[in-house]
Amino acid sequence: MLQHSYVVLLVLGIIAVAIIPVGIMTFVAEQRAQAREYDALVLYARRGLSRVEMVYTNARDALEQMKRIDADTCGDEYLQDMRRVALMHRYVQNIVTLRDGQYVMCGAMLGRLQPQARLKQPSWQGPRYRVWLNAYDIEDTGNPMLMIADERNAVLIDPDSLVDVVVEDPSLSLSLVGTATNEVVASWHNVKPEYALMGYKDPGSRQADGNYYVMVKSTQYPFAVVAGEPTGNLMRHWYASLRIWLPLGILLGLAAAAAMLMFIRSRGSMVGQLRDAIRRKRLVMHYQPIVDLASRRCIGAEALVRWPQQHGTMIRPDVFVPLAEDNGLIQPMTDLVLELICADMATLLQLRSDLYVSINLAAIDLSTDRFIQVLAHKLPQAGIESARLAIEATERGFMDVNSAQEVIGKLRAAGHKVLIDDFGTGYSGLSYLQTFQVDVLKIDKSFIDTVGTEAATASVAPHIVEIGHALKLKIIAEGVESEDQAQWLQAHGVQSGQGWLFGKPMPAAAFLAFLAQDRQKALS
Ligand SMILES: Nc1nc2c(ncn2[C@@H]2O[C@@H]3COP(=O)(O)O[C@H]4[C@@H](O)[C@H](n5cnc6c(=O)[nH]c(N)nc65)O[C@@H]4COP(=O)(O)O[C@H]3[C@H]2O)c(=O)[nH]1
Repeated sequence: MLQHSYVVLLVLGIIAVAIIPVGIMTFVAEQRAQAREYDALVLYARRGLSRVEMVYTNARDALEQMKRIDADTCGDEYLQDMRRVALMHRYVQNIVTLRDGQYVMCGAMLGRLQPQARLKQPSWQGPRYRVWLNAYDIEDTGNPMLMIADERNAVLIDPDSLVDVVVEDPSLSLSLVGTATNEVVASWHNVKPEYALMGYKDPGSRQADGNYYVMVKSTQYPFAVVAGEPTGNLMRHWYASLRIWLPLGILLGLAAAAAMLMFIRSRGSMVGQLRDAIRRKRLVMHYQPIVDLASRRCIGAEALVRWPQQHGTMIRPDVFVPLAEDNGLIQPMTDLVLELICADMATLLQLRSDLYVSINLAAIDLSTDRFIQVLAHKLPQAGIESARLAIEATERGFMDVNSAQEVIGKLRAAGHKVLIDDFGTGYSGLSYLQTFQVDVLKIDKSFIDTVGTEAATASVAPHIVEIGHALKLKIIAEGVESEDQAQWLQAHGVQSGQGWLFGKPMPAAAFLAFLAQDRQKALS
């Protein structure tokens, strides 16, 4: 059942890994299509705006020229000049001259007016110009005109000329909005004014009329241009973009799924290989000397397991011990490690009968009596006293405090010394030290590294040393690499050290040679 749900989970995981890149690429395609569409539409709106600005400038220029006419107002010569100015300005439909800024006296097309028409209120009034967005009442053409006036003259413009921009795509629309009044002045391609206004107020949005709108404002004049296009265009571009991005997403998805499958298989096969290595006893032990700091003599060694590979390299325990723990292989591994240590110790103890070797136990080894029984069987068989084999347990091994406490008690009662490994790095706090009866604290390398430095954790090592002294425990410093560290530790009452300064982990034969040399030094 468990196997079945594991396979289902695995398949779901692989499908998820394959689908994620496809989803991402679909999203990227949409974003790119939208960005392209937005840029194109903004460009179109800018073209529209520059057209508006050009027409508006043309109208203002006509007003300036009107000021320079030197003839009797609304006289024949004046009217002639007025028509000439109107003709010279391409976008100007008509020009009228005003009395008191509000009565139309005469016009280029109308001649002199009697009675004089009165202008309504302007749509917008600036410091120099007034603007009427829908000036029906001046010219009798029937078309609403845009009128711009100074204090003396007014010019009329066909609003359609403002947005009359040539585009290749007839589905695009343009609208001109007066920003002073928020009114649509002119539209090209039958945009309903309310939608153009929504596009003006909420640019970048899709409106209910199925169009997508962008807006650009003039920096010189009170106008903005709103450009729109049907959202269908966007979908078309999205599909086009998908044709590029989707295959890429599918390829990436397949690659990710294949990579995940390979990873799972390699992990699976690594577990299989480890199981095989344990069954065939293909692990080896290395020994790292533990020395007395005062005399610098070797008093013991930590046994560290290695997994030799075909090409001569060794896999380190940090890689395969967790794998063994996760896959139910740790107990057979511990048994094999004990067997290998016993075999090596037969020779080691011949040279130094007072030596001890420490073995690392996993959390599960501390949870039951099982390993105690293995020890009780193996050690007498190998002729090794229990005092020669110390037990290393990490704080992580105390998950089940009660059983760990019981097992540690029994190990000590059987004559083994118990060492707390990696002290200070666990999370069980210090309280367990009062309940657990142990013999030695091993200070983790990370604290020794900071000894005598400015690091924030530099003050931890002295505290751990103090704790060890207060609890009357022996202390071993791990990872001692420099003479300065060794001096500092000795000065602070730490009895023993382990680290590259004294010796790296080495095979049994090399450790034997190391012990011989150590004895030689003591004798000389
Ligand atoms: N850079 C540096 N490193 C130093 C120095 N002195 C010692 N070391 C390294 O520090 C680790 C000390 O072992 P540990 O804390 O018990 O940590 C051990 C232990 O927790 C675990 N382990 C090793 N052998 C066994 C085993 O037989 N059974 C179990 N359950 N765990 C084991 O694997 C861990 C890693 O072991 P290793 O890779 O052999 O790494 C070893 C050793 O090679 C030094 O001066 N400088």
